[in-house]
Amino acid sequence: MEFDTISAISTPMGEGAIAIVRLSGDQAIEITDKLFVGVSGKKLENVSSHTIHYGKIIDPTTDEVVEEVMVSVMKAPKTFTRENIVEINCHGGLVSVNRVLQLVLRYGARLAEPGEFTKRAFLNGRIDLSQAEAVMDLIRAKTDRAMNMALGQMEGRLSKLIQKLRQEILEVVAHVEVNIDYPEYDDVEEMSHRMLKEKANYVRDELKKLLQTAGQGKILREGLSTAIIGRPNVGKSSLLNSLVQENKAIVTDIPGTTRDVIEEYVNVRGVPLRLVDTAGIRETEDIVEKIGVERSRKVLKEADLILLVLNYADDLTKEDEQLFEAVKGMDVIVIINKTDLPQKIDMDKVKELSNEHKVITTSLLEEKGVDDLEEAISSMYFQGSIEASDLTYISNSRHIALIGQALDAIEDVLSGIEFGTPIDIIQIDLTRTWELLGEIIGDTVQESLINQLFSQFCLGK
Ligand SMILES: Nc1nc2c(c(=O)[nH]1)N(C=O)[C@@H](CNc1ccc(C(=O)N[C@@H](CCC(=O)O)C(=O)O)cc1)CN2
Ligand SMILES: Nc1nc2c(ncn2[C@@H]2O[C@H](COP(=O)(O)OP(=O)(O)OP(=O)(O)O)[C@@H](O)[C@H]2O)c(=O)[nH]1
Ligand SMILES: [Mg+2]
Repeated sequence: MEFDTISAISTPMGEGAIAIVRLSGDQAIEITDKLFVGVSGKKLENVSSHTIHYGKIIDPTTDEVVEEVMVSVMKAPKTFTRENIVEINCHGGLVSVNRVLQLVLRYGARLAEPGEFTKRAFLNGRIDLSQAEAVMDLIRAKTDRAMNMALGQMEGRLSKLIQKLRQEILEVVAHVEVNIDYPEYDDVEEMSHRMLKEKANYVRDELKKLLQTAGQGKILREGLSTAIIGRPNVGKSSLLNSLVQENKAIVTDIPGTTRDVIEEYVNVRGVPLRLVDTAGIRETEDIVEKIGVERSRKVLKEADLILLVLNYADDLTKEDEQLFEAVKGMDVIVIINKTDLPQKIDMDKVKELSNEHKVITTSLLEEKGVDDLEEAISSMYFQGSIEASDLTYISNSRHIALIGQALDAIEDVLSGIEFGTPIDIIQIDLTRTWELLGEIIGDTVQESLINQLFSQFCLGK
């Protein structure tokens, strides 16, 4: 495909010692040659691909030296975008990089949109849509596990599986076509029915396996929304601080210290938690605290995991029991804190209220029990490691939704076979399965969706 030449700053704005202006497109080398004077005197047009060159960027209208640079030249088609790519490595700092970018734009390049380099890699067929999405996940990954999952997807693990399933479906579709066109051959019909059932079962099982990884995959990609709740003064903010290993939340002995919701990302043994410390939940007349308590209730409703904190040195109260009631049916870990103080809490009663929930005792003051809590969290969501697993993971909501729909469609195929539905009707569901899977890798996908997906990228990627 032919596109215009795009350019953008591909490094963080105003940070770092080196900053890169990247160009991609037919004219990338020509444009740079108008501005770059290398020490060797060679035009970039004549250098070998994948080489780097030292020299100066000079403004042709004033002959003024704009920057001292290193320029990498990568010639199509073996490049990130499959187009000519030039990367001008400038000194860091906003002004210098921007001057180089402005020159490049003035001499024929167009400012790239967010994600447009990666979009070109997709449009030029170097990667498919799910691989492009993985590039974005890689940038955003907050843990090693999430990173490994994105790398696997970027290398095309998911793509290959999807392609294989689509190929299987296509073969059956071909057989069914023959069957529709030549209904008089009984043996063809018999074979296509048997094959149809076999292949549809296989596709269904593979899709089910994929969906089973979605829970973990989504947590790795987006983080597990975790709410710390409990009565005032039980040690919720202390718990957040000890998991984050920093004093992020204010801790005092005054009940009602936390008034607002505090959010922090932590990596607990490879599980990314979006940890939310809330205002202690109690009936209160204080206006500010009241708003905080309302927000706590809302956070509670939206959480994936609840850490319910109780006070070891205090009797269970009606409020504690109400909290147990409020989190019924959710993923909950009960934490009994302040075990360094004399016991007042009724453990039997706690066990009864907790029933299926895990109960852990801590003394955050003495830094005891946090390991047990971390262990409980990681074993609750992960058995084994992603690195060691031969499963292909899905994590992206778009993929999860499409695989769910494809699974429904293939189930329709199977029940069609069961009920003796005419084969040309079954064919429709079969084709639908094929199309839905195609959307994952971007084979059968609308342009508006592609634009929307790539616009979520950062500039210069
Ligand atoms: N300076 C710089 N660093 C970077 C990137 C970049 O674009 N520039 N990348 C950007 O994200 C990542 C590297 N990703 C890349 C992926 C493919 C190709 C590439 O040229 N692929 C060719 C094969 C090249 C060869 O055989 O030498 C191809 O697939 O045809 C380059 C970079 C990370 N680091
Ligand atoms: N003895 C003892 N004190 C603790 C322990 N954990 C926390 N505390 C103390 O309990 C008090 C309240 O702790 P916070 O973490 O602020 O409690 P909170 O649940 O966030 O309280 P609110 O924000 O008011 O709802 C502080 O003085 C802490 O130092 C513990 O394990 N043992
Ligand atoms: Mg607090």
